[in-house]
Amino acid sequence: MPIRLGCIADDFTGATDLANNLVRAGMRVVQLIDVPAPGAHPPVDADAVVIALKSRTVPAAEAADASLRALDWLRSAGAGQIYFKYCSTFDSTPAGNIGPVTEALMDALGTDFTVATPAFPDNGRTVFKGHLFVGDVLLGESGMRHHPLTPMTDSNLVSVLGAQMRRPVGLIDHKAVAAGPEAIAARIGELRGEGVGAAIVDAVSNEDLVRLGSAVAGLPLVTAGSGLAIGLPANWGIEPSPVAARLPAASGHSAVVAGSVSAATNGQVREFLDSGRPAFSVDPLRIAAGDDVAGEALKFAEAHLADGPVLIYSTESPDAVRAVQDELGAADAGELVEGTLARVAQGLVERGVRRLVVAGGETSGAVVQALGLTSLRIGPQIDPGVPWCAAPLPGGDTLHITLKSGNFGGPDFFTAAFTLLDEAAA
Ligand SMILES: Nc1ncnc2c1ncn2[C@@H]1O[C@H](COP(=O)(O)OP(=O)(O)O)[C@@H](O)[C@H]1O
Ligand SMILES: O=C(O)[C@@H](O)C(=O)COP(=O)(O)O
Repeated sequence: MPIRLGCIADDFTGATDLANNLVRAGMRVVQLIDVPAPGAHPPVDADAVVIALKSRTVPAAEAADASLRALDWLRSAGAGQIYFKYCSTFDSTPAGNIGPVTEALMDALGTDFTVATPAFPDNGRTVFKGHLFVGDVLLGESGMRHHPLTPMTDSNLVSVLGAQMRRPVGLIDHKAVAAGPEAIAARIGELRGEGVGAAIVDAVSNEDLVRLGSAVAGLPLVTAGSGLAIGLPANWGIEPSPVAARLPAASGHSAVVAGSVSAATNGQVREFLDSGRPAFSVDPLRIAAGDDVAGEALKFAEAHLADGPVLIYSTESPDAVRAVQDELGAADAGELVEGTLARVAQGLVERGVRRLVVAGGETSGAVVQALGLTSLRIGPQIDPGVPWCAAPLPGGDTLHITLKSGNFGGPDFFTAAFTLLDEAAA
């Protein structure tokens, strides 16, 4: 049977976040890493396929190109609607990539209108009058203003997206959303008439997203964080299932690799260190100086793997990150750290790690690519937006892996994740 929904995610943590919400809303979902070869068979028994790209921070033309290849494949697999998934904090720069990718997809699909909303109320992301709130504060006042690659300082998404698109950007405000699918459809008609190409949509609750989901059933393209996923499966008569997806039992050593410097990950690292568990800090300046930091981290891990989860982290405070960036440049520092953590993850798996937590979207992309993973099965949710996944390793074993968005998860995530996996297998 052809797939119904085809999804393109701009990073790997975001892809599992989206897949998780679709699974919880009842869809059978397969997540593929990167675009399959043209003509590769679509997975059987999947209602949706999520293609995970690492396109959030690459040059805009590259991101558009990769997204168009994903689109071609998803359409050939039968997808009747396309979902472009970006971050719930709208991570982007004036050069893109949310706007340019949206426009490339619109052009290819021949559509004149789409919606855009990063709202994900279960994780405290709400949009009101076009302004994005992260918890109780506006985006531009949240920790995202310090993000190393995509600092977000403007909370007005109409202006943020407007700066990235040629087409005019409008707003479907909360009055229309609260009034229901017909009012949203009427507002879409109005905006289309005014020549607006994309509209930021207010949403402050899951009910708003469900109403929006129903109103956009006929759009060839929707763009959003993972939140809108809860409102789409019903358009195909698919009902939410309370049963979390099942995974095969996990075995092997446990480890955490953290390359996120976001506020939530800083808290999780602190909690792990405070608990006295084994942890190794990766210093970007030592990598740049040519030290074998990955080798040292693996030696440390080897000595501690038998004692439970080992943490290898580059997570630092915003001030420390800024100091490193001043010396190395933000992009080079990011690449150096990602490359080192990816080598560490490879080494950990070679040493018997089969339960792996990865923190950070870019970091997850680098790790998943280095491990040669090609597809993920979605399992139980650890915290909103973060499921355990199972992936076949190139050698044939199964790796249980979770890709944690930098800003997701409770303070004890690095230990709670392993407890949940043990419980799920019991
Ligand atoms: N100590 C550090 N100094 C500078 N850059 C760092 C440091 N630690 C990690 N980075 C880089 O910061 C970026 C974090 O992005 P990402 O992994 O997507 O995390 P998040 O999910 O929090 O956005 C990565 O490119 C990573 O390599
Ligand atoms: O929508 C979200 O917030 C996440 O799914 C996401 O995209 C996370 O990106 P990172 O913070 O870079 O992990």
